[in-house]
Amino acid sequence: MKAAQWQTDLQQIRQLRLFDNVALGSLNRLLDAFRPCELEAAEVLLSPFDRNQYLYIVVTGSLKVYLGSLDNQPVTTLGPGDCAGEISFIDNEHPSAYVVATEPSSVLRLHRDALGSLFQQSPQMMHNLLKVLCGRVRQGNRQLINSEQNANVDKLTGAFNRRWLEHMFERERARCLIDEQPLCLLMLDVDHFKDYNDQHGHLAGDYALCLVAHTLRRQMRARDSLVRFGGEEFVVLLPELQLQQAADMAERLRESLEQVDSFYSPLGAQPGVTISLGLTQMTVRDSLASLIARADQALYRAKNGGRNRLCH
Ligand SMILES: Nc1nc2c(ncn2[C@@H]2O[C@H](COP(=O)(O)OP(=O)(O)OP(=O)(O)O)[C@@H](O)[C@H]2O)c(=O)[nH]1
Repeated sequence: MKAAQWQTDLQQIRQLRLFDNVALGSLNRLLDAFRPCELEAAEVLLSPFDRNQYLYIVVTGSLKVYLGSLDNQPVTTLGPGDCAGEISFIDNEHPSAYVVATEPSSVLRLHRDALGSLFQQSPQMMHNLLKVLCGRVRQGNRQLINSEQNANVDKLTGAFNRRWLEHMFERERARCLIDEQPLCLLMLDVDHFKDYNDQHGHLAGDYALCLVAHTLRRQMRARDSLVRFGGEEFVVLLPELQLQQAADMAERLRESLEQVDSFYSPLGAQPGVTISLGLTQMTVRDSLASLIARADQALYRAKNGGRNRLCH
């Protein structure tokens, strides 16, 4: 990073978030404490391995923020007016992220020694800095929520995954037992899927799995949950349905796929698939494992019985 010559343009400076509503009179004094610097493209401004003493404000150019490793996708891009390093600047710990210039950029930097006197001079700037920090906390929370949601969802089909099933089953089980409501579990498996992959290719197989998830979800109630249990196997949790009602629903799911002769995918028209299904109803003594084992036995009977059918 190189020190730069700085032509103070107060109009431009007043656009920066940190100086928002700072009185013009105190702005000149505040700016004395900031040093302009230039960054080259790809220059690392902050790294979790290097202690940071500065608060940076981006004036021109752009910088990307990476969590964990520079090989990860950037979590955000900083542009003119954005701050970098504010957390480590305040708590004097190592930065929590990498910040890298994506193009030649200029920044204003403030050494942490100036922190106390600056805040005395401008409570407004302190207020602005707190707002920047609140923005970071909210961004962190959003990322946490997104990563939690992604951790529960199968990327290919958008169905929930097994991790989610283990978590959700305990809640549904408790709720249904307390409310004295039934809970059914349906296990289903695409028929002859190995042959389908062999004939049409693995990618076509992937699209067929998306078709299955999409078709099933359209038939299900909001409170039912579709889980990709593994490979070409899905589980559906059906709360508040007696076994016969759940069997009617399962039969509708089976028919809805049977009726799809062909569907359109990015590869062009593809033949549909059929499914076999095994259904069981929870008893008070059931765990997820015992319920799945029983549904799996019913599914096995459906496969042996000729496929494209339901057993319970
Ligand atoms: N395209 C694709 N194929 C998958 C995926 N996961 C599992 N498979 C394939 O699914 C096939 C399952 O084959 P099998 O377990 O032999 O069962 P099947 O051919 O469906 O036969 P039945 O279940 O007896 O009707 C295997 O060839 C797996 O490679 C996936 O995500 N995408």
